[in-house]
Amino acid sequence: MSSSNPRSAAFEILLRIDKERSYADILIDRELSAGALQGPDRGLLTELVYGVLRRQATLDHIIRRFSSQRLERLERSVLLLLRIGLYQMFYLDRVPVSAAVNETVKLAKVLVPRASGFINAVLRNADRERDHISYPDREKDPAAYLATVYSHPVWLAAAWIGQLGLDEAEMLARAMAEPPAITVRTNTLKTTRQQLMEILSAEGVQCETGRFSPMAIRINLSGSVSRLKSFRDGLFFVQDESSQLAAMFLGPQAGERVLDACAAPGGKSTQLAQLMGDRGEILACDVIGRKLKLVDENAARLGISSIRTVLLDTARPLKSLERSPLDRILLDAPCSGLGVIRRNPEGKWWKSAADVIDLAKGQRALLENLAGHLRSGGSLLYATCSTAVEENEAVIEAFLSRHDEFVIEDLRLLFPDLAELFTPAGFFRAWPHRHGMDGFFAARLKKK
Ligand SMILES: C[S@@+](CC[C@H](N)C(=O)[O-])C[C@H]1O[C@@H](n2cnc3c(N)ncnc32)[C@H](O)[C@@H]1O
Repeated sequence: MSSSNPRSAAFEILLRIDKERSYADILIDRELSAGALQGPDRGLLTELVYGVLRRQATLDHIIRRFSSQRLERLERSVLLLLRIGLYQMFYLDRVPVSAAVNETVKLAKVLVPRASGFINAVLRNADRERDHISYPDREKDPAAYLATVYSHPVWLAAAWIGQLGLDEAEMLARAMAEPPAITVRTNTLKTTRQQLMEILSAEGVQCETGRFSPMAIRINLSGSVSRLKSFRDGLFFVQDESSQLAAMFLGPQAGERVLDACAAPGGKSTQLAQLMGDRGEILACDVIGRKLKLVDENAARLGISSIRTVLLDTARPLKSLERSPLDRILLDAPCSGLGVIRRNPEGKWWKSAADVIDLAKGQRALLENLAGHLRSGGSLLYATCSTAVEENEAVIEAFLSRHDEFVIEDLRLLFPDLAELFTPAGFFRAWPHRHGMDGFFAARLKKK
């Protein structure tokens, strides 16, 4: 696929995401590794792919306004070229409008020659009329307003308004459309956060401490972390602060036997090992063998030996665990990922409200299946990177209504210094607009 033209490479990647539901990060990595793009063009490719995915609904609104044909009837290649051109014109200061139009039309002449005149006309009209584009009314149709201005699916915008009210939902919608910071977790088995910050600075990486997790460092890096010696030496793991906190809230102790029921690629398993001083046993399970290998690779890079990976469907009866109950269980459940759409913006266009309900069924089944394997007095942490109530509070409520041998462990009492991260029910809820991290949920339950 590799191309020396960043716009053409972005087009190819967006086309594959659209046709095959491939993930943007994997395709971008592959393109950059191929090495055809150099210097600032590498950044432009990344910006175009993620930017178009993040702002798709707003770009489509503009296209609808200026296209003589219905958007739904436009050929896919034409629609993607229009999005790429408009993204540069409306969101990228560093690309002059004339260059954005000319480069897009040049590409159109190669890819879809018969539509190049049409693309040229839509882009030039949009530029001429850019100050006169109207959007849905904020008060009359708030969900359509948030969805169009900040580019999210209408059903998701409506759900956020239901949860937070319009004013706060608008702050969330704005934050969810912005690129996130890169955060890493210090490997405290090998170094301290302070030492790691000095090493990273010496490698030319700007960094600052995270806001809440004691292991977190926010870094400013262009290109891949794998080029850093500190990464290859296993001094850190790339992981958002919200995810670091969730694992921390399980509170594992050295010498314990802990199950990580949905472990790949091992972000939280390896963190649990750190918190336990690499003493004890962590059973890291996943149902996908190829992903489980990543847990082994990550543990090896970080120098961790207390993790045992097990290929297992943890939604089915776990015969192998029957005779030795566990001290702690982490269920980082497969979820809609609606809390991490800053990072994986393609995901928001693939999900529906019905998917959220389906996922919640699977989450309830996993929780039900695992609960029996916890020892009396042990703790279970249920976590997701979803903002949806159905996948979070509702799963816990349904479980507790059937299991009076479990109680909520109020995280406000266990971690009083982090009070602002917890709900009145004692659950962890992180939000990008409030805390500058991914949307995340965790509840800790204790077996009586
Ligand atoms: C949210 S990800 C886990 C992320 C991981 N805990 C981390 O911090 O790096 C969910 C994982 O659950 C796995 N999974 C989904 N259904 C499963 C099942 N029934 N049994 C075991 N693993 C499952 C998926 O393959 C996926 O790797």
